[in-house]
Amino acid sequence: MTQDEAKALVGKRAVEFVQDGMAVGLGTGSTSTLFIKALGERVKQGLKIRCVASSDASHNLAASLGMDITTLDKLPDLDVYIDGADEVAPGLTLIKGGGGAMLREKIVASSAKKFIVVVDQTKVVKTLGRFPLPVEVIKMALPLVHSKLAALGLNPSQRPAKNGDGPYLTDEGNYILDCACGQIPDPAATAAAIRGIVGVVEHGLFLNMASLALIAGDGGVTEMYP
Ligand SMILES: O=C[C@H](O)[C@H](O)[C@H](O)COP(=O)(O)O
Repeated sequence: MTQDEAKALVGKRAVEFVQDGMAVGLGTGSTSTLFIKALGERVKQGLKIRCVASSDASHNLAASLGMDITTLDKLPDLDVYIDGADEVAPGLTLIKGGGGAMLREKIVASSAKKFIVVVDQTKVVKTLGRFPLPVEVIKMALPLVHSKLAALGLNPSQRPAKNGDGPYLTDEGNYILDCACGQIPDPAATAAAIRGIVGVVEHGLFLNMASLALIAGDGGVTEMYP
């Protein structure tokens, strides 16, 4: 099974966790896109749900599929949030933000009773840190936060725009520093250290948030719990 096939498989499986009448949080990224498309098919067949998305891209996709999509201020209590991840480690500790959406993702995930992670098996690791840890930063604080992250040994570098033209900007208009820090043996301590830097808006460590991960691979879809 290719990685794209695995993403499509797990996206379809996640739809089974959505029931009529639910308020659903839609994630961001390539796996979430496949989930949203599969969910859109169910909506066309009559599934009645209301949705909130964690990025402009996912919001626009859901709208284009004719889904009932609104904003978190209008629908603040969600039954479930379904989203991808860049890494999943034991305990369902996650790195997210490869697509730059971790701030809104963390807010939407925190608004849901249940957060289900959808990944292909290449995302599963024993220890977080193979994937660079994204940190979202207020523009004027970039040099300050860069030097503080470097002093912590986290090896930050500014994310460029996808088309290579200037810096990457999040949906909230902030910069991202990607930290190629290597293995993160104590994610809670790393999260606390990053949180302590003035000018940091959010980081991509998601700890004690997910309640289930659906993992697609050659054997089908397996479930992982914290
Ligand atoms: O900012 C983006 C998100 O955290 C994504 O959910 C994450 O990067 C995984 O994306 P993908 O499914 O494209 O690998």
